[in-house]
Amino acid sequence: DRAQSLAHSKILTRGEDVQEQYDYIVVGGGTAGLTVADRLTEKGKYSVLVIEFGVFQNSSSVTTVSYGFFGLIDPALNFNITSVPQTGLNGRTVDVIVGKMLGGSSGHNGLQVHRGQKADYDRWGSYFGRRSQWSWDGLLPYFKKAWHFHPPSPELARANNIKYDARYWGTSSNIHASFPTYAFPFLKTEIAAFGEIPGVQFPPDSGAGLPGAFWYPTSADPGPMLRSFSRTGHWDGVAQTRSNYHTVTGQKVLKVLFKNKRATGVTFVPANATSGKYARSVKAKKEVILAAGTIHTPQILQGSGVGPAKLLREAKIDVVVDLPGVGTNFQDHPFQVGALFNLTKFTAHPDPNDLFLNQTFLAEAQAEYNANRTGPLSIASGNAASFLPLRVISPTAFSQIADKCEAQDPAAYLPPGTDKTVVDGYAAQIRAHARDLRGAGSAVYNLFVRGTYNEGSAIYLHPLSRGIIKINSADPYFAEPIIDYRALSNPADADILVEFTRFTRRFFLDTSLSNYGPVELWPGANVTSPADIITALRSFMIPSSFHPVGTAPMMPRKLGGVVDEDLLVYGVSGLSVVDASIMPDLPGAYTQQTVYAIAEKAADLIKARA
Ligand SMILES: Cc1cc2nc3c(=O)[nH]c(=O)nc-3n(C[C@H](O)[C@H](O)[C@H](O)COP(=O)(O)OP(=O)(O)OC[C@H]3O[C@@H](n4cnc5c(N)ncnc54)[C@H](O)[C@@H]3O)c2cc1C
Repeated sequence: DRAQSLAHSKILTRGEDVQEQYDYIVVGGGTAGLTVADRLTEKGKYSVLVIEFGVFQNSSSVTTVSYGFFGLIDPALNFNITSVPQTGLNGRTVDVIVGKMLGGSSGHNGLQVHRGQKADYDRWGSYFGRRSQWSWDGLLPYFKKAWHFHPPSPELARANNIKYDARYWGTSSNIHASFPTYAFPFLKTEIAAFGEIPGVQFPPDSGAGLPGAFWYPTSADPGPMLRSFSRTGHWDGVAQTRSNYHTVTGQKVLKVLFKNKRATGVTFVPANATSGKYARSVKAKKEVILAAGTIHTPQILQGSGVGPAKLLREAKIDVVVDLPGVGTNFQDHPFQVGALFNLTKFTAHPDPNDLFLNQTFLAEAQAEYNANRTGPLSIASGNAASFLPLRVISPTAFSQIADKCEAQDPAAYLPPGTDKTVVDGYAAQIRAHARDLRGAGSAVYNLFVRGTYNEGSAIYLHPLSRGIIKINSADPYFAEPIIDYRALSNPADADILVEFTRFTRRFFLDTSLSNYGPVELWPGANVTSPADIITALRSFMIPSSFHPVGTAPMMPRKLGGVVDEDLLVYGVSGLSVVDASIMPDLPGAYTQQTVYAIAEKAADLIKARA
């Protein structure tokens, strides 16, 4: 197609075609990387090179909106990484899934578009003090800039009580947030059931920064009904027409080069290289911007001599700056927590399972989709969920749990020998989270519902356990980094997840959903004591919903931070990080919307200091 041939004509696939020098080098052409590169090149003033490990991909596993998850199962789009065995999960390992293509994880995520709560972004600023620009108010203009909002059709909104308020959104971005044209009938019943629980609110919009039960959009361009992601919104038709914008794909950055602690450029090799034999270097006049994502940004920093000195020495890497926080503070949203239910008296067909089980329904849906790009196949992985505070899911235990967190010795839950600055940062986070666990403005529990009879796998939005990512000291550049989620290493997580299970049971058994014959599939109605629930969790929970953050945290340096509020790496100059790794802690939402907003804000910060 046209987009593809245009793209192919302008892309550099050979390292030797790269110029000697650019104003900016963006490492990683993913969600954040392509957003920043677009903004830096749009006025024609600066030259930018994006270096991307993956290649241009436009297969149906990327573009398809229906079902939302084709990319997950396409090995061409994924790095092949497995975590270390998880002590807290009976030694199980976990697949670490992040996107590998021009567009990064935005090219194969589940297309759900949520914004975190005000409390999340204000918490980020609180680590720096009252006047930080990292706050809900400071980020709201960038959420608006990042997204082009298309409201649901009036019929869909009316039939399903979908609340939205376009004032929380913009319409100038080429990244689209839109609604499917169809909703399965049972969804309305499920969302209404949340309203039967005391304290559950229905905020005016999914972007209002408030917890509750609500509908939210999909990252799809509603015209052609195709995935809208950083490549389609910030690169297709943009990079091709700007002579100041170069992209090289299929190349892996090994390290940042420094002269007197100033970043001067990077070294890169073909993505399939197993040695530095064909390494090339390229210079950055103004800045090297790391946007390789939460898994690989810390690997590149450590491989460049920016990281914990002890680890670097083990790997025989010269220390440029001893920055203990690099690779620490690793977080993701655990899922398969709560409880799974089967509604044995469900009759509200059609439901999503009918797309697999009812050939007539599938054929009709397919015909409608082919003709108009509408109907059930315009639904991706979901558009309705609850995001609930601990005090709502556990009115009896939330306060005690918060007390227990406040009384913790955080050092006890980090690896032995963790640097004092990192421990102090963790302590600050635990205090901030304890405050939010008590409050009504921050969601910990997420249950996304699909309008069907097998539901209930909740997602935990603010885990307190912290993982770690380290270069493989035997092969720091060519082996994948060593990834440890350290799942359930902070016992408060298990306490909170016990409440998740109890609440999920109340949701199915004590609301009008009880009319549909709910039977618990997991962990099972007989599993009731906290100890038994935790045992079940260890065998079932997955510590990732593919939302890794935090490994180059924006925190004060004395709190284990890696970047400051301008996203500049401490202890060196000319080096910044712009991707999910800078989030000090997780938002109470999936992460893509926040990553785009961070990238939009970062572009302004970078231009301001140019
Ligand atoms: C399967 C899946 C489902 C998800 N579902 C949702 C969802 O429904 N809703 C939501 O909000 N969020 C979702 N997310 C999360 C969201 O997509 C990510 O948080 C976000 O895209 C991360 O953006 P990023 O810029 O930090 O990293 P990425 O977009 O991953 O970009 C990093 C880029 O750097 C490249 N790179 C890595 N190492 C190197 C190197 N050494 N040299 C050069 N390039 C390199 C990578 O190939 C990649 O393109 C999902 C993610 C995944 C993976």
